Amino acid sequence: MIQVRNLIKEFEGRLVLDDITTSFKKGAVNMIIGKSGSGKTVFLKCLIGLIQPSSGEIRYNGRDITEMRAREMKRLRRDMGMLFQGSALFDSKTVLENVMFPLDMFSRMNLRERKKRAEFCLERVNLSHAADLYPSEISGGMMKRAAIARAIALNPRYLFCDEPNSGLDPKTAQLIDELISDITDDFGITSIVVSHDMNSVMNIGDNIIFLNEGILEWQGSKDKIMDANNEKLNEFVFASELFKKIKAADTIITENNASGQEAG
Ligand SMILES: Nc1ncnc2c1ncn2[C@@H]1O[C@H](COP(=O)(O)OP(=O)(O)OP(=O)(O)O)[C@@H](O)[C@H]1O
Repeated sequence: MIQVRNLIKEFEGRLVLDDITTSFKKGAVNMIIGKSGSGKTVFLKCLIGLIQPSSGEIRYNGRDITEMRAREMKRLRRDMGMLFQGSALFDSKTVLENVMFPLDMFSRMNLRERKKRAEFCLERVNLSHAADLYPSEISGGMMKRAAIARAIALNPRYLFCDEPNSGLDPKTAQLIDELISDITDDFGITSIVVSHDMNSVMNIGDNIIFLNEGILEWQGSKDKIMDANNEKLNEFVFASELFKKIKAADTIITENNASGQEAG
């Protein structure tokens, strides 16, 4: 369980996260959404301990990471799978070697066990056939899948993803979204995904946290997002062309229903 209380982050006196209090849903896809510059990545980096907050608490099962000693933080990091923008695979390693890397670094498994675990993770993301290829020999979508396999290699409790489908075509983006959602369910992981893509939100978002200029403006499920009574959230949602069309279609249906009822 991750709980955040009164989180504030300032850079040289500039407030970037403004008193955020929230919690993330266990075993679900939690999405942090908002416009560019709203503080999503800074929030994510605070959650994984890469940025020290100015004040506030970030508790993992009751333990505040801002108070953890190096050894406890190291242990927690082993429970965190991370998927950053651009996949960040090692060019000089094959896909299999990339997935084995965290196991080589942090597990006590022998070589045969590490290879077996990496092969299992590659199979889970449907990439067994590319095990011996190098990143330069595979597509962007395959690189993301390899990065997901690597992120789950150590069997993490938490999966953090920053814009996991940026730079992908819509169909591949959807596949990556679905993979994150399936892995979250299959392995009981708590996923935290930063995104500004409304399609992703409606595809896989179980719990949605909307940031605007560093303020947590709204939190709820995707079923509530279209009808949310929050001006900033509405502006964000309906800035997307697709959602403008959905709203227009909804209005027509509602008006038709209303005039039908009046006529009847
Ligand atoms: N290390 C830093 N020093 C100073 N300011 C920073 C630093 N990191 C981020 N910021 C500022 O914090 C604000 C929020 O940045 P952040 O990257 O979290 O936004 P974002 O919502 O993730 O945007 P995007 O969707 O474009 O990635 C921005 O104004 C950014 O310039």
